[in-house]
Amino acid sequence: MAHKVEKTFRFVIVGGGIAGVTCVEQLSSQIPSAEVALITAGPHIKAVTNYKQVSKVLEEFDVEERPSSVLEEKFPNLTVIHSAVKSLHTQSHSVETADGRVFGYEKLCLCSGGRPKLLTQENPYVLGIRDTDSAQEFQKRLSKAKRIVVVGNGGIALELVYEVEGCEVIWAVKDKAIGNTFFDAGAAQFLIPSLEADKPERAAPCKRPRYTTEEPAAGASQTFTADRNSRGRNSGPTEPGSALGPDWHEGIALRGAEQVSRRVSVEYQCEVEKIFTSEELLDSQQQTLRPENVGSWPVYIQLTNGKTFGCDFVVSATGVVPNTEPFLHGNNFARADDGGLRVDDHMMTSELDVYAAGDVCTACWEHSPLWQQMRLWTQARQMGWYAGRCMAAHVLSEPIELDFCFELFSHITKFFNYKVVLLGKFNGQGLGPDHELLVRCTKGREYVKVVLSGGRMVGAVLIGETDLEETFENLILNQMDLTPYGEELLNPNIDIEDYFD
Ligand SMILES: Cc1cc2nc3c(=O)[nH]c(=O)nc-3n(C[C@H](O)[C@H](O)[C@H](O)COP(=O)(O)OP(=O)(O)OC[C@H]3O[C@@H](n4cnc5c(N)ncnc54)[C@H](O)[C@@H]3O)c2cc1C
Ligand SMILES: NC(=O)C1=CN([C@@H]2O[C@H](COP(=O)(O)OP(=O)(O)OC[C@H]3O[C@@H](n4cnc5c(N)ncnc54)[C@H](OP(=O)(O)O)[C@@H]3O)[C@@H](O)[C@H]2O)C=CC1
Repeated sequence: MAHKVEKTFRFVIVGGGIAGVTCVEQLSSQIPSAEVALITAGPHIKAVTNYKQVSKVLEEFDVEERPSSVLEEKFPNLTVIHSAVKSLHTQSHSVETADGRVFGYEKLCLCSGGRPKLLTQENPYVLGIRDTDSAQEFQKRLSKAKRIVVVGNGGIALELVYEVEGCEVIWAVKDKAIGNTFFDAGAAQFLIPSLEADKPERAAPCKRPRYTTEEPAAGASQTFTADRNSRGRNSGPTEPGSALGPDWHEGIALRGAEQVSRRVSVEYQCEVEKIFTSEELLDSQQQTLRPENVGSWPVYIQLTNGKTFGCDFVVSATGVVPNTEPFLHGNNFARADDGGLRVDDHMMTSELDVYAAGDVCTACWEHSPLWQQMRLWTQARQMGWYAGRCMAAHVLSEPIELDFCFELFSHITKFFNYKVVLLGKFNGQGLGPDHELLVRCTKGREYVKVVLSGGRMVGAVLIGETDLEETFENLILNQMDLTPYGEELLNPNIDIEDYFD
């Protein structure tokens, strides 16, 4: 390594997203005397606000982007370094940043998040959405667009197709139903009419009005223009910021160039065959297009169902890959099949004194039968918090056990303006044919699905204001035999809370 170690910290955390910041907070409160460094590529850090423990495992919170000075003021022993980590040297316990500085560590936690797994790299007509910059780019391009194609069937696609207005949306999904990462076909059927109906007026005002392309007010201390410049100087222009999260679209107008409100057509069971520019299309003389269509759009997408659509651009909402390249080269990290850094039940990677948390890692301990990893905000917070506790316990030589939050999967979110709660094996994940489903559905109001295995509740999907989450969480956690109750379990005329008191 060319440079000299500038300073050695007891704890170094890489990444100012929710996992990294929560880890820093945990370490700094547990061992206030320890010197901690947070090294992050993005200009802002993410902070959890309005945290609410809804029940034993369900939690809700808002997320805000903040200047890092807020964190440094709170924790005097914390130093925030705004530069990307360029290389890691596990042998010498040091990291080198893009601006050429070298820092030593006693214990390191990698929280570098993920980046969009795009359909194709380097195609200017294929966009991914991950951080503030990519959301702004999307908004800018959308404002001039008449038609876009959204590919993917997970969280981002579900949000976009509902939110985008003033632009025709073609939604290409691999599956027979929408929202495969969160729902089964029954829930999809419940949700589909919302795509055709007008959107209800938003009740709540925007909580995080930051995603704007307007020039900042004079004298504003944190602005995107200034941030972008400083990021270019310190970290290189391609370094990712933290992932967006709950309600990211509430602060930006997702409006296209047309007068129409929402217009979405779903193309089921298809993938992308090819993406062409207009010129490439004319050259290849594609037979599948009507001749008058050729040349009228900047880009064309051919699907495996034989259809080709012209559009202004394609959104690749096709998942994330853990952010490990290229700065982890030259080390021997064990990786999981999804590319994540394998971590054990103490959030430790295969490299000595290196921990990982959030989207960058893959939980490789033996999971509780009711938990699975999903790359979500809540899990980033829980993992960051637990990694901090493990790092502190290890330096203090204290024992520590896997936290209770990893006992039961839980997620609260909103899709198509409905509250959505997912618990346990909500889609019967890994249960094989040996499970039973109970469903209650009232069109336009609620969809309740319970997954039973051996007569015990192992998962649930609750859409709408069902008020069942706490009771179901208890029933899942206590694994009571529900066979005697049969379908009565979902009888709307029974107050289930009283039933199990
Ligand atoms: C559009 C969108 C909507 C979402 N909506 C929801 C939702 O409603 N609910 C939900 O639960 N989840 C949601 N998610 C997922 C959620 O945002 C992520 O799971 C979570 O933010 C991951 O947190 P993290 O801290 O692991 O990573 P990130 O937030 O990605 O943070 C990674 C950090 O590492 C930094 N970094 C990267 N490389 C380096 C490097 N080499 N050196 C230094 N720093 C580096 C980055 O600048 C960033 O600060 C959404 C994601 C997206 C993209
Ligand atoms: N409200 C919430 O909770 C939200 C959460 N998020 C999170 O943010 C992250 C990014 O979201 P997103 O990008 O939607 O990722 P998701 O993992 O949620 O969904 C990706 C989708 O793309 C599909 N897919 C993958 N590769 C292809 C391909 N080549 N062609 C067509 N389809 C493909 C996947 O299918 P398959 O599963 O079959 O591979 C899946 O349906 C995720 O971790 C997500 O959980 C995002 C927005 C909202």
